[in-house]
Amino acid sequence: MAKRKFKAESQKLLDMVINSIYSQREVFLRELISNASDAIDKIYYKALTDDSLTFDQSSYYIKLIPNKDKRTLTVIDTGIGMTKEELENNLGVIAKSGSHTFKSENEIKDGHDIIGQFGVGFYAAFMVADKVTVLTKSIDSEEGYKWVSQGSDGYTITPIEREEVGTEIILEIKENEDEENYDEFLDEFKLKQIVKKYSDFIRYPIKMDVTESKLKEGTEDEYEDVIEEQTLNTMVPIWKKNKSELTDEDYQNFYQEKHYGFDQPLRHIHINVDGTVRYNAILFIPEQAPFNYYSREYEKGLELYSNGVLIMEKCADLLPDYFSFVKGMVDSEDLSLNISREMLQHDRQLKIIAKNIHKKIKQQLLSLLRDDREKYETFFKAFGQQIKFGVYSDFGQHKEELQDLLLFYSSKEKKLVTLEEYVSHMPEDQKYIYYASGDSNERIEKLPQTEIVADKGYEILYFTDEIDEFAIKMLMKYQEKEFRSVSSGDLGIEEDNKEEEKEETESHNELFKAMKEVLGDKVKDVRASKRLKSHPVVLSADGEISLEMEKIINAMPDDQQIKADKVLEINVDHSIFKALEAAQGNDQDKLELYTNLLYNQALLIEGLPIEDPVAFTNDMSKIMV
Ligand SMILES: Nc1ncnc2c1ncn2[C@@H]1O[C@H](COP(=O)(O)OP(=O)(O)OP(=O)(O)O)[C@@H](O)[C@H]1O
Repeated sequence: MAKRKFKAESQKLLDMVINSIYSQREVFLRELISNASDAIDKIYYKALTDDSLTFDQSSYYIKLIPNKDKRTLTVIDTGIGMTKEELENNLGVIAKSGSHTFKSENEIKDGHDIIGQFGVGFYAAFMVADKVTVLTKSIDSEEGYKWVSQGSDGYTITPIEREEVGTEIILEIKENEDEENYDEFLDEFKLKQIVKKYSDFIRYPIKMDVTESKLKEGTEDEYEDVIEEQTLNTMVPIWKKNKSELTDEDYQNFYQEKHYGFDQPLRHIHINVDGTVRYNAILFIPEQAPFNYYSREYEKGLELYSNGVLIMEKCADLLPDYFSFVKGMVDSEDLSLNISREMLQHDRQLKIIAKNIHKKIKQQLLSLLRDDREKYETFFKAFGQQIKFGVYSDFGQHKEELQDLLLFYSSKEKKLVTLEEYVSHMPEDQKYIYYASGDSNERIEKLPQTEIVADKGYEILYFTDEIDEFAIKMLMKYQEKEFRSVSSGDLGIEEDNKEEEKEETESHNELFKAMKEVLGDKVKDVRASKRLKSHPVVLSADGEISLEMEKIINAMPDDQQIKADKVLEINVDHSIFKALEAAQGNDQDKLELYTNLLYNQALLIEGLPIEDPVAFTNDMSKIMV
């Protein structure tokens, strides 16, 4: 049986192309400019095999002419033009791409990649125009032609007199509608913006006559409108330039031009990869966190270009959350775009690029840490929390990748240290990596819990960010050394005194039992402390939830309330202890008073709220009189 061809309802098809492919109207200009650039590239290719032709890059350009009076926008190119047959095949058949055919027939040379592939971009013009006229003359034709269409009712082609080779596309811009402003496509400023956004790196100049108000010659305050032809695009993308030709200033200028931030980036990373997936990237590590960085409004992502044409402003898939501060762009010729160029067909290439980029960012951060500590600390001040979130999130999946990027304040060094530095300072008999949590370094320094560890000469890491303890709990160990809070039950110190302590605890058991009865379920236990020297009392916590974690979780806006298993530790060598012993059995009121006071004092030291401040001040007054 003879196979029959599918028929398409061309009117509906065109309607679909015009109304369903692109989410933003302004991309019509990107499509027309890309076609113009392809048309010039085709002359370049033709010149490679045709001796009668020379390709002098400087004589090729694209020009935009907005005309508010006539409501037209004209896009001119000095490219290869179209024959009558090409007009019929390429602009008369939807989804027929002359450029795609050209690409498969010619060996594409680096730097002159043809952009068009789907055969639909041109029709995007009908998103903003009621009528489109194409005037063209092919390099291979003596005659010029005019193609006219109002969209759905088809098109006409008529011969015209035309001298120059190339194409001129005249869009009759639609009238404004209630919610649609088409005037902006006749506005010089808006057109400039669209070109900058999508077509900045088209390699031929995109020109436009721009009206600018300038000081009148010979006057001091008289201005006049001057029309000047300007080139709107940068043309040669910095990422295609040779790294050795670029200075730090070039990268900084690029950072500023692209509005990646108002700060000076701390580092740039310039990547050219010619592997399974070819891509170029310029990434920046900013100096300051944007004002909304630690909020939901912040959107991570890198600009994604395909052959120098912007595809996505913020491609989130290129950056993991823990490196969400990185700014910059990626350009690849190997992306499989979908028809709208707003998405990718599949993300295999993107995954390879992303993986590669993660590695490079980490390398750069480590090298910054090694070579320029001051800058790294600036970076860590701005984005350290994000790295710590990275250690904690996804069930600690990335902790190993990130652990060497962490910095914490050290009690001994009095500055920020890495975990590697900490471990390298550890004396042989030190079992654990010690840390203490609190609101500030100054407050932690004064915590009674730190006394015994500090006295032993061990270094303590100060945790002042809310995320710190959570991240460390996820990390568990660094170089086989476990983390241990100075408030934890077993500090791995005082092995020698264990027997003595046990006896001591037993002999005071009765007193502690009585104190526990006074406090009820406010504490899990009352014990003799192993960590106190000069202070009479301290609170610690048994189990996984520390006092700091209780504070943080309970301060969160949701109603989740948790309780650490608090232990009231008493310094049995302190004279207060004698007073407690004296009260026990003789004066129950006094024992209650002292116990409550000591408990509340311990809460205060920890920065935890006192449950009943009035009762506390009454107790204080009682001992004064
Ligand atoms: N300015 C131009 N000069 C020469 N030929 C052009 C021009 N504009 C369009 N064409 C021809 O018309 C064809 C169809 O253009 P269209 O923009 O619809 O699709 P495309 O550029 O091939 O693919 P895509 O949809 O991926 O942009 C092109 O492939 C090209 O052959």
